[in-house]
Amino acid sequence: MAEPIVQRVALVGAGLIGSSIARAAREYGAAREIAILDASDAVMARVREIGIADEASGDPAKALAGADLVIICTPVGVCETVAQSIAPFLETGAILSDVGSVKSAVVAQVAPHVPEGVHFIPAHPIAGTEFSGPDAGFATLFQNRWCLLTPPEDADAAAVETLGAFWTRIGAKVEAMSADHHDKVLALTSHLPHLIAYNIVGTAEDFGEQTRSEVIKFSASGFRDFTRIAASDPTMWRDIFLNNREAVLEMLGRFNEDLSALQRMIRRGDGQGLFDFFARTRAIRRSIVEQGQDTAAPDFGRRDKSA
Ligand SMILES: NC(=O)C1=CN([C@@H]2O[C@H](COP(=O)(O)OP(=O)(O)OC[C@H]3O[C@@H](n4cnc5c(N)ncnc54)[C@H](O)[C@@H]3O)[C@@H](O)[C@H]2O)C=CC1
Ligand SMILES: O=C(O)C(=O)Cc1ccc(O)cc1
Repeated sequence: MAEPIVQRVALVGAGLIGSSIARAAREYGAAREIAILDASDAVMARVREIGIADEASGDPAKALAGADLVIICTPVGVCETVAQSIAPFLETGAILSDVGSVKSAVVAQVAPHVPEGVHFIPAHPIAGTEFSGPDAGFATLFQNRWCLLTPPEDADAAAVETLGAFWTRIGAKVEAMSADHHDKVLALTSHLPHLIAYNIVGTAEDFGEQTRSEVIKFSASGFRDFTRIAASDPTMWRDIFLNNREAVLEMLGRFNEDLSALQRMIRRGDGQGLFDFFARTRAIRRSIVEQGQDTAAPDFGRRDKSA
C-alpha cells in the first residue's frame, strides 16, 4: 500500500463522521496511527470494543501526542469548547481541521484558540446519513463525495495540500472555497432542505393521532423521503441553524417567495405556469444524476460492514 499521508490522525468526536474517518483512514492507509477522543464515556467504551482506533484511552495528552493531523468531529455548537480544551496538547506544525457543516461560525469560534505554529484548515465532507454515533460510521462513506476545504487566505500551502491528500486517500473529491461562500451554497443545498423536511414532518405530526397513523400507513414515497431527512440528529441540526443564521434566513426568504408563486398558480389554475416550473426543476435533477451525485438512499449499497 502507498505511504500514509500522515503519521497520526487524532479524531475528536467519534460519531458518524469521526468513526467513518477512523475506519476509512485504516482501510485506505491514510494514517499510520489513529487516535480517538470523545467526551462521552459510553462512546469511548464502544470505540474500544469495535477497535477502530490505536489510541482510545480517553486521555487528551495521549490522544494528541504525535498527532500531525487533528480533526474536530463534534457538533458545531461545541467547537469552541473543544478547541479550547485541546489547544494545550496540539503540537507545533500540526494541522488542525474540522468537519462541521457550517464554516464561518466554526472559524470564528476555533481560530482564536489555535496556538502559534498550528495550521488551522477547516473542511466539510458533504457525505452523511440520518444516523449518528460510532456504530453508524462506515469506511466507504466518503467515496466519490465532495470534501470542501475553506483555508484562510494566508494558509500554509503545504498544510492545505496534506489535508487535501488525506481526504483524497479516503475517497473524497476535494475543492477549496471561502468559508462565506461555503455557508451560502450549503444553506441552499443542505440546510434549507433539512428545514423543509423537519417542517413537513412536523406538520403531519401536528394533525393528531388519526391523521398521524394514516400518514404512517399510507406514506407515499415523497413523504417517506422527507421522514428520512427529518430523522437526522437534533443536536447537530439545531447547531447548524444557530450557526448559519444569516445565510439560512436569506435562502428561506427566497424559498417563501417561490412557494407563494406556486400557491398563486394553483389558486388561479395556472397549469402552464406549474408545468413550466416543474419542467425546470426536472432538468436540475437530471443534471445531478448525470454527474453521479444522486445521494438518494445514500451509500447503503456500498456500506463496508467489516469494521
Ligand atoms: N451527520 C452527517 O451526515 C454529517 C455531519 N457533519 C458534521 O460533522 C460533525 C459531527 O457529526 P456526526 O458525526 O453526525 O455527529 P454524532 O452525533 O454522530 O457524533 C458527535 C460526537 O461528538 C461527541 N462530542 C460532543 N461534544 C464533545 C466534546 N466537547 N468533546 C469531544 N467529543 C464530543 C459526541 O459524544 C459524539 O460521539 C457535525 O459538526 C456535523 O455538522 C458533516 C457532514 C455530514
Ligand atoms: O443524509 C443526508 O441526506 C445528508 O444530507 C447528510 C449530510 C448532512 C449534513 C452535511 O453537512 C452533509 C451531509
